[in-house]
Amino acid sequence: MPLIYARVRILQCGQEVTVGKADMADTATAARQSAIHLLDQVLGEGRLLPECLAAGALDRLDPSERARAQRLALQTLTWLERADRLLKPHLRKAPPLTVRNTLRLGAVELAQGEAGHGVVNAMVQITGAHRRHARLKGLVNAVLRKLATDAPVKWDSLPVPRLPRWLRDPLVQAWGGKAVAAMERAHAAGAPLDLTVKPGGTAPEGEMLPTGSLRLTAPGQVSALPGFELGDWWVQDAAAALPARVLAVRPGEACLDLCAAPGGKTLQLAAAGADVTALDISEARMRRVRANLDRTGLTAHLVVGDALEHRGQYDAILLDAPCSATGTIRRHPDLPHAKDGSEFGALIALQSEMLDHAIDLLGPGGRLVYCTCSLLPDEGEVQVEEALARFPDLTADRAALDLPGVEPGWITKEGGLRLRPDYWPDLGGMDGFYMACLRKAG
Ligand SMILES: C[S@@+](CC[C@H](N)C(=O)[O-])C[C@H]1O[C@@H](n2cnc3c(N)ncnc32)[C@H](O)[C@@H]1O
Repeated sequence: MPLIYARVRILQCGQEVTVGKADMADTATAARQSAIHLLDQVLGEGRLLPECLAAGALDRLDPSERARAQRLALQTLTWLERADRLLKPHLRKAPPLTVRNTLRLGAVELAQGEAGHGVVNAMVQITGAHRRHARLKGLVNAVLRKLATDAPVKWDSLPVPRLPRWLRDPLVQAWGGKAVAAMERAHAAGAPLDLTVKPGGTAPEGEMLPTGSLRLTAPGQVSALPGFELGDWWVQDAAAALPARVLAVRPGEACLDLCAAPGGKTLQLAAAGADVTALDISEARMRRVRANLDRTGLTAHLVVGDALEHRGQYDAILLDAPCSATGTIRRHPDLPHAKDGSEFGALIALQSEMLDHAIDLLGPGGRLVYCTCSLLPDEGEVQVEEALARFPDLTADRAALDLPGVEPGWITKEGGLRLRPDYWPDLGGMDGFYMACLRKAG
C-alpha cells in the first residue's frame, strides 16, 4: 500500500514514528498498531491494561477502533502461549519485543479466521513504519505468510495456555494440577457478562444463575441494553455478587463498605435498603461509585479516605480488600503477564491490617464479611484462619453462607466460601473469589 501525503506522528513503544495519512485512514491498522503498543506496555513494562488505558493509550482512536484495539490486545494476551508455539519454528532468534508482539497479534488474528492478506499487509505496514524495526518487515511478511496457512489448521490442537510459573506453582500447591488445568481452560474460555438486577427491574435477555445473578445471552454494548438507562441493573460477576448477599443487610441497618470502588457491592447494599457508608482511598474510583449510584437512583454516604484511619462503630461491615485479583484472569489476561507476584507480600500484610481494623469497627454482635477476588489461600482462607486465632471473640458464621446456589463443596474448613473459575463449567464459569462472614461476640 503506498504511503501518501500528509504525514502524522503517532506513539509506538514510547517512540514517535511517522506514518502516512493513508495508513491512518486504515483505521483497522491504527487499532492493530495501538494493540501492539498495549502489548509492549504489558509485556515489556509490566503495566496492567487498565493502567495503560487510564493513561490515555487509546485516546487517539475513535470509540469503535478503541474497542477493537482493546479486544485484540486481550485476545493476544489470552492466547500468548499458543501464538508463541506457532511462531517458534519460524524464528531462529527472538526479534525485538515490538516485532514479536506484532507477530503474536498477527498469529492470533490468523488463527481466529481473519483474512490472511489483510493481516499480513497490516503487520508489514506497521513494522515498515517503525523507525528502528523497519528492516524486519521482510521477516514479518515471510513468517505471517506461512502462518496464514498453518495457524487456522494447527490452532485447536495446541495446548491451552498455561499460567506463568510464578502463579501456577502456588496454585497447583493449593488446588492440585487437575484443578489448575481446569482453571486455565476457564481463563481461555473468557468471561460471560453477568448482571445484578434490582427486584422488579427491567433486564435484558439472559439465564438466571443458581445464585440469582443474570447471565446475558447476547451482551453487546452495555449502555444500549434494556434497563441500563433506568438504572435497573449493574454489571457484576456472579461470584462478586455473593459477598453482599452473605452480609444480608437489613433495611435501615448501619453498614460500612470499606474499599468500595467502583461500587458493585455498595449498590447491592444500598438496594437492600441499608444506611450505607462507602469508603475508598481513590478519589478517581470514588467518582465511579457516585456515577453508579446516580444512574441507579440509590444512595450512600461516600467517604474518600484510608480504611485504616476510619473511625466509628457498625453492625455490618463489608471488607473487599485490595488483592492480587488473580480470580479475575478470565477478564484480565494481562495480569499473569504484567505481574510476577513480588507485590503480593505487601498486599497480604495490608489485608491483615485492614481485617484487624475492620474488626475493631464492629459493634458487639456485629458481623463482617471479608472477601478478595484472589485464588491464593494466603489472601483468603489463611487470612480468616489467622484472624480467628487472633480474636477469640470472633466466630465464622457458616449459616450466613447457606444461600441459594451455594454448593456445600465450596465451604472451606475454617468456615469460608471458596469460589473458582473452574466451577460451573457448564454454565460458563465464575470469577475466583473468597469470602467469610465473621461474627463478634455480643
Ligand atoms: C477489590 S477493589 C474493591 C471493589 C469494590 N468493593 C466493588 O465491589 O466494586 C479494592 C479497592 O480498595 C481500595 N483501597 C486500596 N487501599 C485502600 C485503603 N488503604 N483504604 C481504602 N481503600 C483502599 C482501592 O482503591 C480499590 O478500589
